[in-house]
Amino acid sequence: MSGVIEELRHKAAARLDPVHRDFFDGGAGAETALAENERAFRRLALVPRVLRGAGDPDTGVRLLDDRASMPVVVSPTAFHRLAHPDGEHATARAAAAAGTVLITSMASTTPVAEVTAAARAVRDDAAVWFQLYLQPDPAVTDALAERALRAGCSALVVTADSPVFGRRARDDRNGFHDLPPWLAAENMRGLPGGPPDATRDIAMSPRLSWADLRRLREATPLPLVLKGVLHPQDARLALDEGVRAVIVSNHGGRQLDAAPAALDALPAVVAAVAGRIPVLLDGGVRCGADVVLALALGATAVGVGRPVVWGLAAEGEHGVRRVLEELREETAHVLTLCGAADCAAMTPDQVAVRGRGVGGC
Ligand SMILES: Cc1cc2nc3c(=O)[nH]c(=O)nc-3n(C[C@H](O)[C@H](O)[C@H](O)COP(=O)(O)O)c2cc1C
Ligand SMILES: O=C(O)C(=O)c1ccccc1
Repeated sequence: MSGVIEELRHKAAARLDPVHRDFFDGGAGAETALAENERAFRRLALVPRVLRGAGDPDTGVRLLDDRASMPVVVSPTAFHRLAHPDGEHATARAAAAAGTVLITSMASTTPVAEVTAAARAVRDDAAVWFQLYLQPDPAVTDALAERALRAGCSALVVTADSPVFGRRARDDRNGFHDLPPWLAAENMRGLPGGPPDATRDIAMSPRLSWADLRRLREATPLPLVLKGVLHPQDARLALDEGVRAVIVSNHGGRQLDAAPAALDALPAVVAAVAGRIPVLLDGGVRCGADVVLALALGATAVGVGRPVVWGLAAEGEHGVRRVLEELREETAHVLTLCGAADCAAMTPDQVAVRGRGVGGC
């Protein structure tokens, strides 16, 4: 783990209410998938190429219609005002300052229009994508998509790995199941069929299918990104449905505890997609070498969830900036050491399994 991220993780742990710390840090079941996400990176090594004269690397990437200054985006995480009073405003400013994409959660404690406004106040072309759980009532899904569009979001990230909410032992033990009364999931206010001046619950449903995704694609002009893909066949189906990018993710180990590490699922999804759309990955990314390993295995970019929450809880906007700047600097440094001129220059033959020989091709 990057020293800066480790420092902020400790500082966050000391500052947060232990119940909230467990909500942010915890995973489903025995937390196997959570632990495996980080461990999967440790099992792999990067094999540098030498004397390539690649110069200082360009860390920028294109993501749909947006540009990011680095191949690291902010993954959607719920309830930022539980981590810090500045909440999503702070995260949005930090992501905009770093020049990267913020995927803002449907379960944010700040309305999406305020999130985009905070980002745009820092940089007028700041990219914000809106994460969405398809709701059983299509009118609710459409109202959320419309809000995101009006707020200036440039993509909808549909999270598909949550047919039910994961069972999280830490939250059960702590009795944490809801926000304190002074906070709410603000995007859920004033939606069709909901209470006029309170929030609707976020629904998760095992009855949702590709037909619901198709319906949303036809209802919104925004490009759709599918988050929570682990099976290569689902990546193919996503392509067939006109999805514009997929995010390989086990939800940070918070849903199916028996799921593979995100990194272990990446190569098969990359092969299935065959370069037709970008493949992103999140789960366990904690330093620049992790970012570059994912790039070498075919990811266009990675997302970070908990590191951003730790930065936020520890030092507000400044802490999130530190996390993102550290990841950018480390990524550039590792790319340089690997002889890569840019993010696309890393190739799978530059990845070796620790303790085994280096294959090459
Ligand atoms: C506290 C917390 C809240 C999260 N909330 C959401 C969410 O609202 N929507 C979503 O799609 N994913 C959510 N996730 C999953 C993240 O988007 C991401 O997949 C995961 O955190 C990546 O793993 P990492 O934390 O190891 O970087 C959440 C994760 C955490 C830790
Ligand atoms: O905690 C999560 O992982 C998550 O995705 C979520 C979704 C809705 C409300 C709160 C958290």
